[in-house]
Amino acid sequence: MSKLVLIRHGQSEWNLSNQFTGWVDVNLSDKGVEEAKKAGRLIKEHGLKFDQAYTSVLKRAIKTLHFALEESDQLWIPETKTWRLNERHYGALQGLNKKATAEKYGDEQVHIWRRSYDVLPPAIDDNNEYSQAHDRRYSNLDPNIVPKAENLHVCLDRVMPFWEDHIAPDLLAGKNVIIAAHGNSLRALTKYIERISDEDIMDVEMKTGEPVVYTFDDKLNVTDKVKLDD
Ligand SMILES: O=C(O)[C@@H](CO)OP(=O)(O)O
Repeated sequence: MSKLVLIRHGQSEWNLSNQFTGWVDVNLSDKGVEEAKKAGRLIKEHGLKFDQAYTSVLKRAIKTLHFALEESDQLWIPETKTWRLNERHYGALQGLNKKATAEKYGDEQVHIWRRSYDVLPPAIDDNNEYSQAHDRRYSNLDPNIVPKAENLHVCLDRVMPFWEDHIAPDLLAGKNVIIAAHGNSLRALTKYIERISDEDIMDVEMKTGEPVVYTFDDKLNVTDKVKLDD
């Protein structure tokens, strides 16, 4: 029996200012830092011990992981950062205010961009100030792989190779794993783990800083799911 803990990063500065974020590398807000530390205290209280940590290459998730591990005295465990756990790329919406975008394009269109499984947001131009086309951290990737916009389906398709190559083998080997990532990369993993339909995943939300604990049997079936809160 192995355990997998998913944590969405604590509140970010752009969660606070209500801006589409995606791959833009914004920091945690003060509240986000507190949420990450609280997640660590809950992990400690529940006696959860990890063998391996995974996170994205974005600082709001990396810092959340570190605060949570520090609070639970497990900062020493092996950790791997991967772009495959990044937030879903929000394309040309990155940097825009969500409320102002809804006023311009309508609530329904913005809801479709935010939560539909298959509709892509508009692609980002390489010259956009929030493009990652020239970001050094992605320079070792085939440029055709670096997205210019993603929906949840595309996001799930790029998360899955990492699940298959790293996370699932760890769990099958009996390791306990913690993943600190993002609202949509974690919704993608949740969809896979819980076999949620394309329609029903639209209503699944991840709270910032709330650890979700799965227990798996030796065939990788979920035998238990608990959300840690006070
Ligand atoms: O802006 C984003 O990248 C995400 C997560 O904060 O937003 P949404 O809630 O629309 O998925």
